[in-house]
Amino acid sequence: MSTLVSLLRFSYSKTHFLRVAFYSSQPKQANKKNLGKVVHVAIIGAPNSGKSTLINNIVERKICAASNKVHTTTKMARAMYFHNDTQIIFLDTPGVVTEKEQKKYKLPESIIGACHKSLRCADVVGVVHDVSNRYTRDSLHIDVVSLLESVEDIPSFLILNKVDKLKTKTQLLTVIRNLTNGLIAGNPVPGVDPEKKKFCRGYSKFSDVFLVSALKGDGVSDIREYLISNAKPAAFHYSPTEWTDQRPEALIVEAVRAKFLDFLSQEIPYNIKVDLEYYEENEEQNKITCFVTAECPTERLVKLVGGAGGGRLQQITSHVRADLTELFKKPVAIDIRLKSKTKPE
Ligand SMILES: Nc1nc2c(ncn2[C@@H]2O[C@H](COP(=O)(O)OP(=O)(O)OP(=O)(O)O)[C@@H](O)[C@H]2O)c(=O)[nH]1
Repeated sequence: MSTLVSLLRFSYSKTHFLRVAFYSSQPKQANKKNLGKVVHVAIIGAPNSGKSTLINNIVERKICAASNKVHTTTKMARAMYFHNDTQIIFLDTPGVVTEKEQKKYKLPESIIGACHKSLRCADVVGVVHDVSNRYTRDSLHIDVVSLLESVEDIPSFLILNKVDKLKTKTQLLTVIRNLTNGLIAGNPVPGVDPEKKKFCRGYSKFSDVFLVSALKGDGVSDIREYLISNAKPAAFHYSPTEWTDQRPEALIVEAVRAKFLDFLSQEIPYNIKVDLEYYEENEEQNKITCFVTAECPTERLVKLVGGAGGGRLQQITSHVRADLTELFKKPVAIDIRLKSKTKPE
């Protein structure tokens, strides 16, 4: 795989612009004297393409909630990675959706605008594209292309993800040709396909293409090295001990939501409201204790979500506990209780 990756990469010749980062809120412990190299990377792409999984793999910590269902990420979150004097600040974003889709599927409003917000903060944009889906692998989502066109001065690179799911790698050259409008591996192909309203062919200004499996980690170190080499001298925006801008309370809620999405079918998990009722970090004992409630629309769903004898809830809780222990690097005692929005039927 690594040979294929290096063969298919081509060198980046344009100048990287260092943009002044715009933040809606100030970083907690910005250390203006601490000079190093910094790069802000917005990661965008279609829902479920593997954006959060990729960031987690690069930063070596499960900061961004990921699941097997679409729209696990509903707002922008930062994940930081330090290497010697370099700070990479990832901006994880929800999968691109149109306003119509947001309303139709009753998605949080934060989904709309999160990508634009991330692009305002970015020095470079990484587009994650799922090559395992044969219906969409040859075209970029038209909203992704619109976003890229709205910030043409920011360099962008293409990440072809889930290559582990392909039986043969031969079709990858065609995919690359199509997604880069023939810039790489072939003759130019027409830009927009007017017949397909949602998808267009590709984008011709990608500076690099990476082939990765975010899940298995194949090719991921190439992206890390590429970003480190593109960081520019600047004061650190976060101290080396900070690995996200998210509060622990929010990380816990997102981790629980993600596991409900993984374990439950169809629409059920999207209708569960997760709330953190209690949170305590005991520094002496180096331990976190928390209590979460998950409100289901009906009593019938409480039973269904809990599973026979509460077995499924126990399974979900133990997976959440393992993820949070890995995330915070300390033991996490968590209790999840189900409750119903309506009275028992
Ligand atoms: N086989 C395989 N699965 C992957 C890979 N990367 C991600 N996945 C899976 O794809 C699913 C979606 O991954 P996420 O990281 O949540 O995707 P996302 O783009 O952040 O999703 P949204 O929240 O909808 O924007 C999860 O089940 C991942 O395990 C990969 O390289 N190979």
